[in-house]
Amino acid sequence: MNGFEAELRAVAEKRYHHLHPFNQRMHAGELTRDELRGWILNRFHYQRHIPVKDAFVLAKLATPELRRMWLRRIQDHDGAAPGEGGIERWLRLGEAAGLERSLLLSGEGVLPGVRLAVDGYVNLCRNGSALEAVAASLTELFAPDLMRTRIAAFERHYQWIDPDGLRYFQVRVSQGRQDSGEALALVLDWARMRADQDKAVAALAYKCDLLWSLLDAVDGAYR
Ligand SMILES: O=C(O)c1cc(C(=O)O)c2c(n1)C(=O)C(=O)c1cc(C(=O)O)[nH]c1-2
Repeated sequence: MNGFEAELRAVAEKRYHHLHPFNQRMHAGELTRDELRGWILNRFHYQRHIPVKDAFVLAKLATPELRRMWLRRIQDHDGAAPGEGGIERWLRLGEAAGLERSLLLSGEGVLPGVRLAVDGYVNLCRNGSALEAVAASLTELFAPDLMRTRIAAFERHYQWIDPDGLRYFQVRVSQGRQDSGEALALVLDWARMRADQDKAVAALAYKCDLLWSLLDAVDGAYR
Protein backbone atom coordinates (compact mmCIF):
# COMPACT_ATOMS: atom_id res chain seq x y z
CA MET A 1 0.00 0.00 0.00
CA ASN A 2 1.48 3.40 -0.92
CA GLY A 3 1.48 6.43 1.39
CA PHE A 4 -1.46 8.07 -0.35
CA GLU A 5 -3.69 5.00 0.04
CA ALA A 6 -2.67 4.78 3.71
CA GLU A 7 -3.65 8.43 4.11
CA LEU A 8 -7.08 7.84 2.57
CA ARG A 9 -7.70 4.84 4.82
CA ALA A 10 -6.53 6.76 7.91
CA VAL A 11 -9.05 9.57 7.23
CA ALA A 12 -11.95 7.13 7.08
CA GLU A 13 -10.70 5.09 10.03
CA LYS A 14 -10.82 8.20 12.21
CA ARG A 15 -13.90 9.97 10.82
CA TYR A 16 -16.23 7.34 9.34
CA HIS A 17 -19.64 7.00 10.98
CA HIS A 18 -18.94 3.51 12.35
CA LEU A 19 -17.63 5.50 15.34
CA HIS A 20 -20.72 7.69 15.69
CA PRO A 21 -22.53 7.29 19.05
CA PHE A 22 -25.80 6.52 17.24
CA ASN A 23 -24.22 3.58 15.41
CA GLN A 24 -22.54 2.43 18.61
CA ARG A 25 -25.91 2.45 20.38
CA MET A 26 -27.49 0.64 17.44
CA HIS A 27 -24.89 -2.13 17.66
CA ALA A 28 -25.26 -2.42 21.43
CA GLY A 29 -29.02 -2.93 21.09
CA GLU A 30 -29.85 0.33 22.84
CA LEU A 31 -32.06 2.01 20.23
CA THR A 32 -35.80 2.28 20.81
CA ARG A 33 -38.23 1.31 18.07
CA ASP A 34 -38.88 4.98 17.33
CA GLU A 35 -35.17 5.71 17.01
CA LEU A 36 -34.60 2.81 14.63
CA ARG A 37 -37.66 3.72 12.57
CA GLY A 38 -36.49 7.35 12.47
CA TRP A 39 -33.09 6.22 11.19
CA ILE A 40 -34.64 3.99 8.48
CA LEU A 41 -36.93 6.81 7.33
CA ASN A 42 -34.18 9.39 7.24
CA ARG A 43 -31.62 7.11 5.65
CA PHE A 44 -34.08 6.48 2.84
CA HIS A 45 -33.50 10.10 1.86
CA TYR A 46 -29.78 9.25 1.45
CA GLN A 47 -30.51 6.00 -0.41
CA ARG A 48 -32.82 7.55 -2.97
CA HIS A 49 -30.19 10.21 -3.80
CA ILE A 50 -27.32 7.75 -4.35
CA PRO A 51 -28.31 7.06 -7.99
CA VAL A 52 -28.85 10.81 -8.48
CA LYS A 53 -25.30 11.61 -7.36
CA ASP A 54 -24.02 8.66 -9.41
CA ALA A 55 -25.67 10.12 -12.52
CA PHE A 56 -23.61 13.30 -11.98
CA VAL A 57 -20.46 11.18 -11.59
CA LEU A 58 -21.32 9.18 -14.72
CA ALA A 59 -21.53 12.38 -16.77
CA LYS A 60 -17.94 13.25 -15.80
CA LEU A 61 -16.42 9.97 -16.98
CA ALA A 62 -14.65 10.06 -20.32
CA THR A 63 -14.70 6.50 -21.68
CA PRO A 64 -17.31 3.77 -22.35
CA GLU A 65 -15.41 1.42 -20.00
CA LEU A 66 -15.64 3.85 -17.07
CA ARG A 67 -19.27 4.76 -17.78
CA ARG A 68 -20.26 1.07 -17.98
CA MET A 69 -18.61 0.48 -14.61
CA TRP A 70 -20.40 3.44 -13.02
CA LEU A 71 -23.75 2.69 -14.66
CA ARG A 72 -23.83 -0.59 -12.75
CA ARG A 73 -24.04 1.42 -9.51
CA ILE A 74 -27.17 3.19 -10.70
CA GLN A 75 -28.69 -0.15 -11.67
CA ASP A 76 -27.74 -1.66 -8.30
CA HIS A 77 -29.96 0.93 -6.63
CA ASP A 78 -32.71 1.47 -9.19
CA GLY A 79 -32.90 -2.16 -10.35
CA ALA A 80 -33.32 -3.38 -13.91
CA ALA A 81 -37.12 -3.47 -13.53
CA PRO A 82 -39.80 -2.31 -11.08
CA GLY A 83 -39.66 -4.26 -7.82
CA GLU A 84 -35.88 -4.78 -7.99
CA GLY A 85 -32.79 -2.96 -6.70
CA GLY A 86 -31.50 -1.35 -3.54
CA ILE A 87 -34.15 1.35 -3.21
CA GLU A 88 -36.85 -1.32 -3.33
CA ARG A 89 -34.95 -3.39 -0.76
CA TRP A 90 -34.71 -0.34 1.53
CA LEU A 91 -38.50 0.18 1.21
CA ARG A 92 -38.90 -3.47 2.28
CA LEU A 93 -36.63 -2.82 5.26
CA GLY A 94 -38.99 0.00 6.19
CA GLU A 95 -42.00 -2.31 5.88
CA ALA A 96 -40.24 -4.95 8.00
CA ALA A 97 -39.89 -2.27 10.69
CA GLY A 98 -43.53 -1.20 10.43
CA LEU A 99 -43.12 1.82 8.16
CA GLU A 100 -45.46 2.16 5.17
CA ARG A 101 -43.60 2.54 1.89
CA SER A 102 -45.90 5.45 1.04
CA LEU A 103 -44.52 7.30 4.08
CA LEU A 104 -40.89 6.80 2.99
CA LEU A 105 -41.73 7.76 -0.58
CA SER A 106 -43.55 10.92 0.58
CA GLY A 107 -40.39 12.34 2.18
CA GLU A 108 -42.47 13.39 5.17
CA GLY A 109 -40.47 13.54 8.39
CA VAL A 110 -37.04 13.86 6.78
CA LEU A 111 -35.02 16.05 9.15
CA PRO A 112 -33.54 19.38 7.98
CA GLY A 113 -30.01 18.27 8.92
CA VAL A 114 -30.44 15.09 6.88
CA ARG A 115 -31.58 17.09 3.84
CA LEU A 116 -28.50 19.32 4.16
CA ALA A 117 -26.14 16.36 4.49
CA VAL A 118 -27.58 14.65 1.42
CA ASP A 119 -27.54 17.92 -0.56
CA GLY A 120 -23.87 18.20 0.37
CA TYR A 121 -23.08 14.87 -1.26
CA VAL A 122 -25.19 15.46 -4.38
CA ASN A 123 -23.67 18.93 -4.81
CA LEU A 124 -20.12 17.64 -4.40
CA CYS A 125 -20.80 15.20 -7.25
CA ARG A 126 -22.56 17.87 -9.31
CA ASN A 127 -19.90 20.59 -8.92
CA GLY A 128 -16.68 18.75 -8.04
CA SER A 129 -14.23 16.95 -10.32
CA ALA A 130 -14.54 13.25 -11.18
CA LEU A 131 -11.60 12.64 -8.83
CA GLU A 132 -13.33 14.34 -5.90
CA ALA A 133 -16.66 12.60 -6.53
CA VAL A 134 -15.06 9.15 -6.80
CA ALA A 135 -12.81 9.78 -3.79
CA ALA A 136 -15.87 10.74 -1.73
CA SER A 137 -17.37 7.32 -2.44
CA LEU A 138 -14.37 5.65 -0.76
CA THR A 139 -16.20 5.60 2.57
CA GLU A 140 -17.51 2.39 1.03
CA LEU A 141 -14.14 0.80 1.81
CA PHE A 142 -15.45 0.65 5.36
CA ALA A 143 -19.16 0.11 4.72
CA PRO A 144 -19.13 -3.71 4.24
CA ASP A 145 -17.68 -4.35 7.73
CA LEU A 146 -20.22 -1.93 9.18
CA MET A 147 -23.04 -3.74 7.35
CA ARG A 148 -21.91 -7.09 8.77
CA THR A 149 -21.86 -5.66 12.29
CA ARG A 150 -25.29 -4.13 11.66
CA ILE A 151 -26.82 -7.39 10.39
CA ALA A 152 -25.58 -9.21 13.51
CA ALA A 153 -26.94 -6.44 15.75
CA PHE A 154 -30.36 -6.50 14.09
CA GLU A 155 -30.58 -10.29 14.36
CA ARG A 156 -29.60 -10.20 17.99
CA HIS A 157 -31.26 -7.10 19.42
CA TYR A 158 -34.06 -6.03 17.11
CA GLN A 159 -35.97 -9.23 16.43
CA TRP A 160 -39.21 -7.27 16.04
CA ILE A 161 -37.88 -6.40 12.57
CA ASP A 162 -38.68 -9.17 10.08
CA PRO A 163 -35.29 -10.68 9.02
CA ASP A 164 -36.32 -10.48 5.32
CA GLY A 165 -35.88 -6.73 5.74
CA LEU A 166 -32.11 -7.23 6.21
CA ARG A 167 -31.67 -8.23 2.58
CA TYR A 168 -30.58 -4.68 1.70
CA PHE A 169 -27.53 -4.96 3.95
CA GLN A 170 -26.70 -8.53 2.90
CA VAL A 171 -26.59 -7.54 -0.77
CA ARG A 172 -24.60 -4.35 -0.06
CA VAL A 173 -21.70 -6.27 1.55
CA SER A 174 -20.50 -7.61 -1.82
CA GLN A 175 -21.68 -4.59 -3.84
CA GLY A 176 -19.79 -2.25 -1.50
CA ARG A 177 -16.61 -4.32 -1.83
CA GLN A 178 -16.76 -4.20 -5.61
CA ASP A 179 -17.64 -0.48 -5.69
CA SER A 180 -14.88 0.53 -3.32
CA GLY A 181 -12.25 -1.65 -5.02
CA GLU A 182 -13.01 -0.06 -8.38
CA ALA A 183 -13.15 3.46 -6.93
CA LEU A 184 -9.85 3.05 -5.10
CA ALA A 185 -8.09 1.87 -8.28
CA LEU A 186 -9.39 4.97 -10.12
CA VAL A 187 -8.36 7.40 -7.40
CA LEU A 188 -4.85 5.89 -7.14
CA ASP A 189 -4.52 6.09 -10.91
CA TRP A 190 -5.82 9.67 -11.27
CA ALA A 191 -4.17 11.33 -8.27
CA ARG A 192 -0.42 11.11 -8.90
CA MET A 193 0.37 14.73 -8.00
CA ARG A 194 0.34 15.89 -4.39
CA ALA A 195 -2.22 18.63 -5.14
CA ASP A 196 -4.67 16.05 -6.54
CA GLN A 197 -4.04 13.70 -3.63
CA ASP A 198 -4.88 16.52 -1.22
CA LYS A 199 -8.16 17.14 -3.08
CA ALA A 200 -9.07 13.44 -2.88
CA VAL A 201 -8.33 13.30 0.86
CA ALA A 202 -10.39 16.46 1.46
CA ALA A 203 -13.35 15.06 -0.50
CA LEU A 204 -13.25 11.84 1.52
CA ALA A 205 -13.04 13.77 4.80
CA TYR A 206 -16.02 15.90 3.73
CA LYS A 207 -18.04 12.77 2.91
CA CYS A 208 -17.22 11.33 6.35
CA ASP A 209 -18.37 14.58 7.93
CA LEU A 210 -21.67 14.63 6.09
CA LEU A 211 -22.45 11.02 7.07
CA TRP A 212 -21.59 12.02 10.64
CA SER A 213 -23.90 15.07 10.45
CA LEU A 214 -26.72 12.91 9.13
CA LEU A 215 -26.48 10.73 12.24
CA ASP A 216 -26.14 13.79 14.51
CA ALA A 217 -29.51 14.97 13.17
CA VAL A 218 -31.17 11.57 13.70
CA ASP A 219 -29.56 11.13 17.12
CA GLY A 220 -30.86 14.49 18.32
CA ALA A 221 -34.40 14.11 17.01
CA TYR A 222 -35.76 10.83 18.37
CA ARG A 223 -34.25 10.40 21.83
O1 LIG B 1 -25.26 2.13 5.79
C1 LIG B 1 -24.16 2.65 5.68
O2 LIG B 1 -23.41 2.84 6.64
C2 LIG B 1 -23.73 3.03 4.32
C3 LIG B 1 -22.68 3.88 4.13
C4 LIG B 1 -22.35 4.26 2.83
C5 LIG B 1 -21.21 5.14 2.69
O3 LIG B 1 -20.17 4.88 3.32
O4 LIG B 1 -21.31 6.14 2.01
C6 LIG B 1 -23.12 3.80 1.75
C7 LIG B 1 -24.15 2.91 2.06
N1 LIG B 1 -24.46 2.57 3.30
C8 LIG B 1 -24.96 2.36 1.03
O5 LIG B 1 -25.87 1.57 1.31
C9 LIG B 1 -24.73 2.71 -0.32
O6 LIG B 1 -25.41 2.22 -1.22
C10 LIG B 1 -23.71 3.62 -0.61
C11 LIG B 1 -23.28 4.18 -1.82
C12 LIG B 1 -22.28 5.05 -1.47
C13 LIG B 1 -21.51 5.95 -2.32
O7 LIG B 1 -20.87 6.84 -1.74
O8 LIG B 1 -21.54 5.81 -3.55
N2 LIG B 1 -22.09 5.01 -0.15
C14 LIG B 1 -22.94 4.15 0.40
